[in-house]
Amino acid sequence: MDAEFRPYRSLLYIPGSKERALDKARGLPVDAILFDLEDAVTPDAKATARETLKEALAAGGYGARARIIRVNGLDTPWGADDVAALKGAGADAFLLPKVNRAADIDALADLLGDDTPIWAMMETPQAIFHAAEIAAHPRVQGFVAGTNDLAKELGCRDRADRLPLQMALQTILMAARAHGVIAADGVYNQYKDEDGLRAECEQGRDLGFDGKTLIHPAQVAIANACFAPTDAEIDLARRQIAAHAEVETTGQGVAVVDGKIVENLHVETAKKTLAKAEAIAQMA
Ligand SMILES: CC(C)(COP(=O)(O)OP(=O)(O)OC[C@H]1O[C@@H](n2cnc3c(N)ncnc32)[C@H](O)[C@@H]1OP(=O)(O)O)[C@@H](O)C(=O)NCCC(=O)NCCSC(=O)C[C@H](O)C(=O)O
Ligand SMILES: [Mg+2]
Repeated sequence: MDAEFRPYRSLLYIPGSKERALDKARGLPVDAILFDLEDAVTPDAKATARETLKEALAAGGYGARARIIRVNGLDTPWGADDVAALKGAGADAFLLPKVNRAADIDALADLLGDDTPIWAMMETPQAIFHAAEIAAHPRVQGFVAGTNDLAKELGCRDRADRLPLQMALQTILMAARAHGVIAADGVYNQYKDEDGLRAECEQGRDLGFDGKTLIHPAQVAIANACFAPTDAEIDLARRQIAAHAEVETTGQGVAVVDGKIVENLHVETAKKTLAKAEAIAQMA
């Protein structure tokens, strides 16, 4: 599926070392899988995780889900070996953790030696200050907010409203939108707390994120629902497009729907809503 139209409502991390989870993902309704070789894999399991993941990708069965491999940082003992082992294994993209500058993207691109898209974990203070230059890198396709690492770096408290993280989250979004990059929100750690997850998904959706990164299958349905256009939004989009088209025939540029003005820019948003709904329907 073309990355421009692909939905990214739910992006599920799967430890590269867990065969059972790698298999289970073949039947989960996720938009993307983040095959993890970094934090979810212990140092002594790194080498076998590479092989386990390579075999899972070779076996296939992941359908339309985007397959994204998170390698270890290139300044760790494992990063370069991860790339050497997994390049050419059929991933749709590689995700680099602890990115600080655009030069870090160059380093991964050099090791890959092909044109596979690169995603950046935005999880260090340096990354937030250099968000625009990272997003502008021609190889960067997506950003993932690393809210655990950001909280660790900031020394902030874990608050339900994520107030201490708002500047970072919005900077990630601004940079992503300035350069046409996909933006995925961070994980919600209390994976058995559905209400908390729903509230955080709603906040991420309100801010403008494309979707949420997840750590457990039980989180998928909530993220998929929150980041999809609702029936009411689809209905409104259709009515806005129709109403604007009608006034245009009379030489006017402004329609009114449900008491609110509809101009060209609203029509663009409405068309994006319908395109997103269509892309989601194609994933089913
Ligand atoms: C959190 C977990 C350790 C819980 O594992 P477990 O106790 O095994 O869960 P369940 O028994 O409820 O599992 C039920 C079935 O679901 C499968 N499963 C579990 N998790 C996943 C998954 N992520 N993907 C696919 N399938 C999964 C189990 O195998 C069970 O299957 P079955 O037996 O067939 O019924 C565990 O969920 C887990 O390890 N999650 C991933 C954690 C992870 O990836 N962490 C790293 C990413 S988050 C991060 O790094 C943050 C970021 O960098 C930042 O800075 O913020
Ligand atoms: Mg992290």
